[in-house]
Formats: sequence, C-alpha cells, structure tokens
Amino acid sequence: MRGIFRIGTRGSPLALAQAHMVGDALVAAHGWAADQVVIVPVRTTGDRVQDRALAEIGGKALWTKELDRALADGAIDCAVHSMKDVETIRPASIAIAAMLPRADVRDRLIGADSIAALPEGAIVGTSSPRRAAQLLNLRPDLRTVLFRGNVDTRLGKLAAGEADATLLAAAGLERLGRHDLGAPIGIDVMLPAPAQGAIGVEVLAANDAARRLIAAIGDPATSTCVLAERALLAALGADCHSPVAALATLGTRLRIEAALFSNDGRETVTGAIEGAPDEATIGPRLARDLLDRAPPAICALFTG
Ligand SMILES: NCc1[nH]cc(CCC(=O)O)c1CC(=O)O
Repeated sequence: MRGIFRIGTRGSPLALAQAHMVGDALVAAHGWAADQVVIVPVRTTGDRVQDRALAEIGGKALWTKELDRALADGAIDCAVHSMKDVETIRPASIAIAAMLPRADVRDRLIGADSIAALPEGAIVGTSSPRRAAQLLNLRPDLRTVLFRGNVDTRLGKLAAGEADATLLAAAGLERLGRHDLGAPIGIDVMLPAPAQGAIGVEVLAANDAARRLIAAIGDPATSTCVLAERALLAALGADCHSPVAALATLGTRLRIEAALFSNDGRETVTGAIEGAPDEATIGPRLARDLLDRAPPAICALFTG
C-alpha cells in the first residue's frame, strides 16, 4: 500500500496504547514506513459521560457509535476496540476484520493480595456488575461502590480512599505499563468478562482492501474464542450490564466455560461444554443449558 492508513480509536490512554499496538503490527506485517499509519482519536459518548453508571445511561453503542460513523464517512480506515466493550450485535455494514493475540485474561485486585485477604466489610470500587456479583458471591460481607472512568481515574479514587480495593483487567494494566499493580485473580476464582483481553479491529464490511490488510495481523485462535463468547452473550440476551463471566479456550477442542450471577451475587449458575475446534454453536448451546438451570433471580436479567 502507498499512502496513509488511518486508525480510529477512542482517546483514553488505554485506547491509544491499543491503537498503537495495531499500528505497529500493521507496519511490521506489511513493511510500511512508520509514518504510513496515523492514529485518529475520536471522542465517544462513553468517554463524555463519566459520572453515572453505564447501566443507568442505558443506551447502546456507547463506545462504538462515533467510530462507526467515522468509518462510514471515510474519515478512518479501521477502528480499534477492546472487544469487551463492543456490543454483541453490530451493524451489518461493519466487520471485525481481526483480533490481536489475546493478552492475560485475568482481573487483578489492587489493594489486597487476594480476595480472601480483604478485611471484613471492605469496600471495593467497581462499575462492573460482573465483578460486583462475583465478589459478593465469594465474600457476602464486602460492599461495592461505583468506580467509573479510565484506569488512571479509578486508581486515583483508590488512592483517595474512596474504596479499600479495586479490580482491573490485567490486560489494560499491562498495556499501560502497570503490570506491577495488584495481584492476579485466578480464573478458577474469578472467571473474566467475555472478550476480556482481546483487541479487535473493525472495518467497513464492503472495504475489501482494508479487510485484507487488517486480516494479516489477526490471531485466528483469539477470534474463534472471542466469537464463541460473543455468541454466548447473544444467545443469553445479555448486554454490558449483565453479570456474566465467560472464557473460551482452544486446544485440540474448543471449550467454553461461563457463569451467570444474580446482581447481589447470592445466586450463580455455572457450566462448561466442549466442541470441535470450529464449532460455532458452542456458545449458544451453553447459553441454553445455563438458562435452563438458572433460578428466577438470574433468568430475570437475561432475555435469551
Ligand atoms: N470496560 C473498560 C475496559 N475495557 C477493556 C478493558 C481492559 C482491556 C481488555 O480487557 O482488553 C477495560 C478496563 C478494565 O476492565 O479494567
């Protein structure tokens, strides 16, 4: 390719770091000059609204709408997202052209060495219904308070004493050069959010040239696993406020494990199934199984 390839992204430090990872991967894969990629920050609704829980805002596509528009307008050639923040149902005009190799999928606890080590009645800052429910499931004595904003904002709130501890994705901390912060929570203790740790690159579905260029930096195993997790979410009728954890892994077989919670964390239903490495229905199959077994307090949170 001659000319410039424009990478759209949100403007947060984490989003910019992720966009630079995609830019570096493109430069390496195609032998481009470093200045052939430009990062184009785009402000999204989710970035503007910092003071309320996303669940209260209620709208969909908080992180994607403006980047979708920039793609449609031809202002950018691709858009980089944390797949965790990309709603399950996307416009048909947009295609996920690649996902970078998945990073550490775990959450990290900052403020104590482990969940068991948190003092009785400790306050944990999080805005994630999944993390809140998982914590309360393990430790009903804990209290959770709303923590929003980007990673630095949340760390600032912790330092200011607004909570005793907080949970953040290891992947985000690593990308910000903060791997030293906190202790990783094993996935046997806390299963991650669906798509956690995966960076996706979207293009206009009709833009074959961009699709091909982006596909070169993709990790097919990551896509297989994350798409399975997204198919589970779709079949559950879950959205970003649903207390659901899921992780797919690909070895000789494709395996997916998931847990649904009531909002107070008191109830949970868990399950896992395996299928052939290319079995696209593994997510929906597990969704059905979980919903069949879920108590009313959990079923009420899912429309699937
Ligand atoms: N919801 C915000 C968000 N979206 C993606 C990440 C981390 C990076 C990733 O999971 O790939 C984070 C921060 C966090 O949960 O700590």
